[in-house]
Amino acid sequence: MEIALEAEQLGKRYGKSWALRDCSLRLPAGRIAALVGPNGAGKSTLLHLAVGLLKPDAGTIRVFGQSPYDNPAVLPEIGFVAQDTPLYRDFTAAELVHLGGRMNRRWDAALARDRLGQLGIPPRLPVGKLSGGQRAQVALALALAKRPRLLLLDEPVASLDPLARREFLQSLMGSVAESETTVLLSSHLLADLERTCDHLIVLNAAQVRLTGAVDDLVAAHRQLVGPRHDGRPVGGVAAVVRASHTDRQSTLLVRVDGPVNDPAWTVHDVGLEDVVLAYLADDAQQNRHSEWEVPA
Ligand SMILES: Nc1ncnc2c1ncn2[C@@H]1O[C@H](COP(=O)(O)OP(=O)(O)OP(=O)(O)O)[C@@H](O)[C@H]1O
Repeated sequence: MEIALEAEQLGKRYGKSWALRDCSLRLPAGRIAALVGPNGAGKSTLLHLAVGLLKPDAGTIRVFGQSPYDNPAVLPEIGFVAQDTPLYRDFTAAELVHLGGRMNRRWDAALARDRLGQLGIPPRLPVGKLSGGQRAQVALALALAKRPRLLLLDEPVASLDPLARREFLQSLMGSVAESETTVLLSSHLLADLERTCDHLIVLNAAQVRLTGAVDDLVAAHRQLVGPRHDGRPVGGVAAVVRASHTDRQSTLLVRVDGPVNDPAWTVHDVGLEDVVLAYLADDAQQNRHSEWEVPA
């Protein structure tokens, strides 16, 4: 199995604060991966490390086996669309497609023009005058024209309305399915990602909380509802990720390592969103920032 992106004990620090710490993950080639986490979790930092814009302070990150910071030779393999899709706003889409051809050795201008034509993007209007959704599509078309093997997208749909979001993600999936591109895209919109992605990386407070193939992660978790839980182990449960209780009842989101046959518990399947929220909620409880507490 070819690995598109691999990090081992990766760390990046700003001053004394770690934006990313002890980050280890492997993204197999051909996957569409969601990078999920709350504001400040370290998502952009990871993407900037993956495209060689930042140098790791600890550990390693490799794209198709090469360090992107030390080996610029791997950069043509990587397409990157930064947050807020920065583009030269005075240039038209047609000019940007032309410019891309001057700046990249491998450049599929016809692909970009076809995409933008199909989407009805006006070629002769400065991109600063396009809508946010149209600009996002221009940035994606330019990134795809590079024919990257790894495409990194930092919150590509944040500024789009629900319909534009769905169209954007559908067109992204169509394009990458044809070209077998590996995609890593960060977003806060879990429902969108559940439809689009087959791999998941959850970051919180600079650390990887959960990563793997979506199907495996969903299959490995269940919701249990039963009498108030006293903490005793339940057969088949490897870990309780999140627990909520009323006086008489407990609801547990658990990771399982076998069938849960205890008749005291009703077992429900869970969706990806339930799993992600359980891991993030668990962290949120532990990571409340003491600096914001009012002194006594
Ligand atoms: N240039 C910088 N200088 C100092 N601190 C930074 C810098 N860039 C990021 N950070 C800090 O690193 C941490 C991770 O930031 P990052 O932008 O990677 O998070 P994120 O998950 O992408 O957040 P968001 O969802 O809000 O975009 C944050 O605490 C942030 O304040």
